[in-house]
Amino acid sequence: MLFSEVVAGIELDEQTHGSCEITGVEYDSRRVREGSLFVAMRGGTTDGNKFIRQAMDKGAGGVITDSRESFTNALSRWPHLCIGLMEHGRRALATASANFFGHPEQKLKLTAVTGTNGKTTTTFLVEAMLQAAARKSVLVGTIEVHLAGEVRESPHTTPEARDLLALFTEGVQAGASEAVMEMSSHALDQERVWGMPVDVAIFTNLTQDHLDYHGTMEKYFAAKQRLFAGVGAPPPRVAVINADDEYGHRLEKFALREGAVVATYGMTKGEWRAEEVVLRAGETSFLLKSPAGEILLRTSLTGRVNVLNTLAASAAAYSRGISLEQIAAGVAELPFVPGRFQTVPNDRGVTVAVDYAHTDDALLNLIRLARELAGKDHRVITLFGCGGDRDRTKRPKMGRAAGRGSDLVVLTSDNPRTEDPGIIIEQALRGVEETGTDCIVEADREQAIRRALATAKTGDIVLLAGKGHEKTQVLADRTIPFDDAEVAARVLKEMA
Ligand SMILES: CC(=O)N[C@H]1[C@@H](OP(=O)(O)OP(=O)(O)OC[C@H]2O[C@@H](n3ccc(=O)[nH]c3=O)[C@H](O)[C@@H]2O)O[C@H](CO)[C@@H](O)[C@@H]1O[C@H](C)C(=O)N[C@@H](C)C(=O)N[C@H](CCC(=O)O)C(=O)O
Ligand SMILES: Nc1ncnc2c1ncn2[C@@H]1O[C@H](COP(=O)(O)OP(=O)(O)OP(=O)(O)O)[C@@H](O)[C@H]1O
Ligand SMILES: N[C@H](CCC[C@H](N)C(=O)O)C(=O)O
Ligand SMILES: [Mg+2]
Repeated sequence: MLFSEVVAGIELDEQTHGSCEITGVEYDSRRVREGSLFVAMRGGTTDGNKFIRQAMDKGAGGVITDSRESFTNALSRWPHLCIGLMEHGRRALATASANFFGHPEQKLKLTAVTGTNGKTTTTFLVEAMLQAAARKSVLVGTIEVHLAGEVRESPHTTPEARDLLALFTEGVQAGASEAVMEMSSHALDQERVWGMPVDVAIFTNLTQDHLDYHGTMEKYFAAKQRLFAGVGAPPPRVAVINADDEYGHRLEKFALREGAVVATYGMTKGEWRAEEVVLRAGETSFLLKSPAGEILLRTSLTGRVNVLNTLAASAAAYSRGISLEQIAAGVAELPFVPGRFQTVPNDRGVTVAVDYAHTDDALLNLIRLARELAGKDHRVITLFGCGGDRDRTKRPKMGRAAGRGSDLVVLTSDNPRTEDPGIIIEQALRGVEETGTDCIVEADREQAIRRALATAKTGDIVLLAGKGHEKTQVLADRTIPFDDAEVAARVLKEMA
């Protein structure tokens, strides 16, 4: 494909001739091959423009840069280079990738989920409903990527446009007609999803997270709201919005102004509601009441938050033309979502649940559920830690949330990343101490799991929170294999 064809539709500020042959699109110089178009972008950690030379050494067939200085320098060094200047690198990356891959985003009906918590779970539910209606789909999110059934690892919740469009291309080739994906606030803010036409957009909720990146809740909300305006694409046709959430009300008005058909859901408010809710570990049922009629839903997902996720997914699937019967069948067929209230079998009569709760709201909901399941006679033991190089202000709040409903807190490390684990623990401990709940501090996560399990008696619930499906622990100098469910299973076996 010619450079001029790959950059068609990009509003370049400057451009040279376009007759170079392009064989691929890359935003990371390390992935450049002979003939690749290298999109050099400034970032928060480094600057892709520093790697133009490396890309050229690897045989780049063309360059797009977001820096005028790099544009001028590159041309003086390589006068015959096909190069364009575009201030917004990610927009250029998205359009160039879409051109290169032949616009797979136009061949899939896209359902996109945003919100602080519940995105991954909701995408799994929508996918299950689509499957029950015999529709092939692509799923993209935190845990993994599904390409019409094939499972791949996921490097990011929402990949860069180039990688997303490559996945869409494979999905279309595998016969997919739909895509279901999470749109993280980072991705919306950075416009990783520029030009992707969303058919159905879902908002789950907004509570504190990622203030290290967004700065304020208002800016965090503004990032989420962008999904409902369309990011370089028309606004979504349908907006599915949580009516129980205070930000949901604002979004509802916003989406209506943008011309969307709005479907609301909630435990207490909304058009899609749940009645006769029965909550057990590994089994939830409720009567779905909706403008489309009512039906009994049974799921092996646990807890009230998953009733909400199921309502959101049902409203979205229905607006994709899936019947209530197919919705019920899909929900019934989803066995579990990895690391979301995933129980670890044992013969001690203890409910051990691995859960990805890594915000104060998720912890509050999780512990409230555990409290209900444990009853008056049994204890709730909550193990948690806070991630390093992430929102520091959520740490005492998570501590408070963990202390509030638990009988015992085991405070440990999550992914410390480049931070001192002891300091992270200190910050969270302040919150736990305010609640007066007993707290064991043990920075080594495996030892902490051991201690939490050792104190549990028949009927107790042990919550291993924060890392969910994750298979590694990110430390300052290395990343080690670590899987809460696997560690817990091993420790329980040793104790048997
Ligand atoms: C804060 C954030 O979103 N960071 C992401 C962002 O980084 P950035 O824009 O600052 O870029 P940078 O690392 O400074 O690099 C600048 C440019 O140089 C390029 N480069 C870099 C090195 C090199 O040798 N050659 C080269 O060309 C990079 O590819 C990039 O294009 O773009 C990079 C390239 O895609 C990502 O690797 C990086 O993810 C970092 C590792 C990260 O931790 N991201 C997290 C916070 C994230 O995005 N999370 C959300 C989910 C959150 C949730 O669900 O709760 C997600 O969507 O995954
Ligand atoms: N609807 C919900 N409301 C509040 N908390 C929820 C909801 N759904 C799930 N949770 C909690 O949040 C955790 C993460 O859920 P999930 O992975 O589905 O969310 P996510 O939005 O994809 O998270 P991330 O942004 O980290 O990818 C769960 O383990 C659970 O504790
Ligand atoms: N997607 C979230 C996940 C956090 C999970 C937790 N284990 C942590 O490392 O803080 C993030 O990157 O902030
Ligand atoms: Mg997710």
